[in-house]
Amino acid sequence: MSDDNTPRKSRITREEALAYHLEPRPGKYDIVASTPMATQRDLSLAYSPGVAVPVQAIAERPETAYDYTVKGNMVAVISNGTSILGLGNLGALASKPVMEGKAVLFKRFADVNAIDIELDTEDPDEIINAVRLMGPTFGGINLEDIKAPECFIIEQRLKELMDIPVFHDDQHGTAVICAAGLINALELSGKKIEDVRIVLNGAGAAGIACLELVKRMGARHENCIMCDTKGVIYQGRTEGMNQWKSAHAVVTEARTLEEAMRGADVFLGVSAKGAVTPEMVQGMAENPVIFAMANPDPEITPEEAHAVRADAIVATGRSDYPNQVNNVLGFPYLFRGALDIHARAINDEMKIACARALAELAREDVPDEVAVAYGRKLQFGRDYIIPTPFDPRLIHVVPPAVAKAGMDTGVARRPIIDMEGYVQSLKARMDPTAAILQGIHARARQAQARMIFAEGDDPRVLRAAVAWQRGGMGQALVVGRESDVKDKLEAAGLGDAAREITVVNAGNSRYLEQYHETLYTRLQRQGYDREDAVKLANRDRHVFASLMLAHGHGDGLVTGTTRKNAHVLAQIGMVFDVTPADGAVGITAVLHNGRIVLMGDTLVHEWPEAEDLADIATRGAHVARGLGLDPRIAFLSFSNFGYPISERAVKMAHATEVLDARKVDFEYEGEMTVDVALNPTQAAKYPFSRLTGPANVLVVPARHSASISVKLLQEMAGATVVGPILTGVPQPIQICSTSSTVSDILNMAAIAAGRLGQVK
Ligand SMILES: NC(=O)C1=CN([C@@H]2O[C@H](COP(=O)(O)OP(=O)(O)OC[C@H]3O[C@@H](n4cnc5c(N)ncnc54)[C@H](OP(=O)(O)O)[C@@H]3O)[C@@H](O)[C@H]2O)C=CC1
Ligand SMILES: CC(=O)C(=O)O
Ligand SMILES: [Mg+2]
Repeated sequence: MSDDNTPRKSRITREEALAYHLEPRPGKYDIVASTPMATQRDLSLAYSPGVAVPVQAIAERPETAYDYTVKGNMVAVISNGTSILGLGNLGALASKPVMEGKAVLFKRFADVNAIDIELDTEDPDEIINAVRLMGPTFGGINLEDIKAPECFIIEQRLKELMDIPVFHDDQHGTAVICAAGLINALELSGKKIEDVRIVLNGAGAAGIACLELVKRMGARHENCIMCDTKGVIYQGRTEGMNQWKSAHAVVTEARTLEEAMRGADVFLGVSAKGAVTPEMVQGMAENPVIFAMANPDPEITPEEAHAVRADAIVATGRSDYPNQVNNVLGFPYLFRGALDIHARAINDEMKIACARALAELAREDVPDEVAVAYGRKLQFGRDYIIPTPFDPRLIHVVPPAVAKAGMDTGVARRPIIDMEGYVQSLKARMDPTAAILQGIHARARQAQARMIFAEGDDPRVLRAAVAWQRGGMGQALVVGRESDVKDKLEAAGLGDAAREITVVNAGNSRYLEQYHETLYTRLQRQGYDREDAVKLANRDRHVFASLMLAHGHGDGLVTGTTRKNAHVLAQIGMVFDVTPADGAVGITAVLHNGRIVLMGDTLVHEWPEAEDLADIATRGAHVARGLGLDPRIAFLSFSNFGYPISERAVKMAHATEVLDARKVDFEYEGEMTVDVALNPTQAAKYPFSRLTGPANVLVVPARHSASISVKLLQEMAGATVVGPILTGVPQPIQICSTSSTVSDILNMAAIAAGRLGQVK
């Protein structure tokens, strides 16, 4: 967290942006089957002849398409690329990354399936016809980045023609978030919407819709002035006009934006970068509200606005300033609520309900996890008038408000009867794994650790180190030779990063003699003479990096991508106590299909006995708590509670007795099979079990079974694997594997920085 309470800006480079889109596969999403498709029987059900049955059912009763197909959870994101963000008309194909991104946001934030469709035409009639014809496929249509005034014609006509929601997000999504922010900004400035003078700059898709919604919420027509590239839209103006602009023309003497802004209470900008000057802001009324929402750069930056008006309440479209007005706060939840009532439309009442729900949420106490994710304390006030996009409450607060408004206004085909049940189902709907990874990174960002990347000879490590430094996570200290690091960065297209990261080695370290002394002192009674210690410190990067950490010349250490775990652990052991006897344990997090399980010991104990297994469970519980989970430990075997009897299973049962004697404060049970541990139906056969739900920490009998299980899940199921997290040691050290990707290395660095594995 920064002391001045402003979020730290992270710089994203062109290379990073391109690599993000290129890897691991081109683009940003895949489509996965949700039904089994393995056997001849599956094939007969999914396709011919079985599929004929739902076909006939839908032909007889069209509304059953919501039951037998993906229609009810499927949205089309449609653009022709004529107004891409604030970049202008770059065509249909160039808009595809934005539309794919939007599809992924639908999924990430509201579990709505969405696909992008780019239409290569600027003719409104062609777009209308194409979209109308694809109506049967979708539960809703999200239009995006289509320029005004064509967007108004297209949306209006499609609304008339189609029986599903048609929603142009740049218009209404923006308007809804802007309205939510305005409700709260006016509350804070002590003004009423009926009284305020509003100036809106940008009479396009977003601008017209914002002003319309603000007027529907009580702003008076004669108090609102709209401007475009030609200045004020006054009654009688003829140049650059259209019917949508005319509807907002007013009688006024003002002709320029500057004149319009004199004495205004509110400025809303959806125009272009730099359209507002400090002088314009200076002349506004007391406690001015300034929403500079142009993307990617605002009309005026918060710094510039605050420099001339300390009393201003400022919002922008950007995530790196407080008060982000971005439609990502709206469209996922508006569509979630609309889809869940099989809505025919998204109407004004649903939009206003969404705006009010968002405004109210911002006034509530903010959960700690949200504050951590955002990197600063959030409390309703001038710097926090709108919830942040990563607020986990949005999914269960906003869609019910939208659905209820839809039901009250008669657009629901299937009203929700049990609202409380609906709220619970929304809570369960979201994949907790994304939030967990995000939490790890947020804590790391807050720590601003100097991270030692020991293997500067590996291009993956170098890319991770650059991402660490440029991503605002802290300082990257790379152990390697300067010329080699430079060459490898050049080869990775990151040549200019050589100046940004810090390269450290035995040749340029000021502390080498201290390191030699430390190592010699530690190893002299293990048969090492001074010369051996000097060579080891100078030549072995794992040992050198460990010495840096031991001397406080870095805050955390990541290594293990170039050599096998056992070797790396042994080298680190030259400097630190990391043996089983020292309490070290490896815990691996496996994330898949919305579930997370921790598995141990995946690193340190080769063949643990009952006491060791109890230690592993305790370390697993510690990591689980660090990730925000309530630990439930299962000691695994091939038998359940004593049957069949075997020596290997007995030690697992004994581990529970060791924990009984230790009186630990977490749930544990065993021995049991993995299905009993994870599947409630199987678990129900053992009603005496002390676990109150599926296990989330699995203690396995030995390291080989741990390794086999984790790698099987990774290879066969495509699970995300984080770890092994080295825990039980007093230092923030994490060991990657030789197959680690750049993201894996970054995850491990974030775990080290967040000190997730460390004993207190
Ligand atoms: N924060 C958010 O969530 C969102 C932000 N936006 C941003 O809003 C902006 C507009 O988007 P959108 O409405 O879709 O685009 P449109 O192309 O539909 O409209 C743009 C409008 O802005 C006007 N304009 C452009 N430059 C200036 C200027 N320097 N001074 C005054 N008016 C200007 C144009 O005037 P004229 O009519 O004279 O050509 C036009 O009326 C973009 O920057 C976009 O990124 C959009 C949606 C959501
Ligand atoms: C956020 C968005 O939709 C835009 O800037 O166009
Ligand atoms: Mg847009």
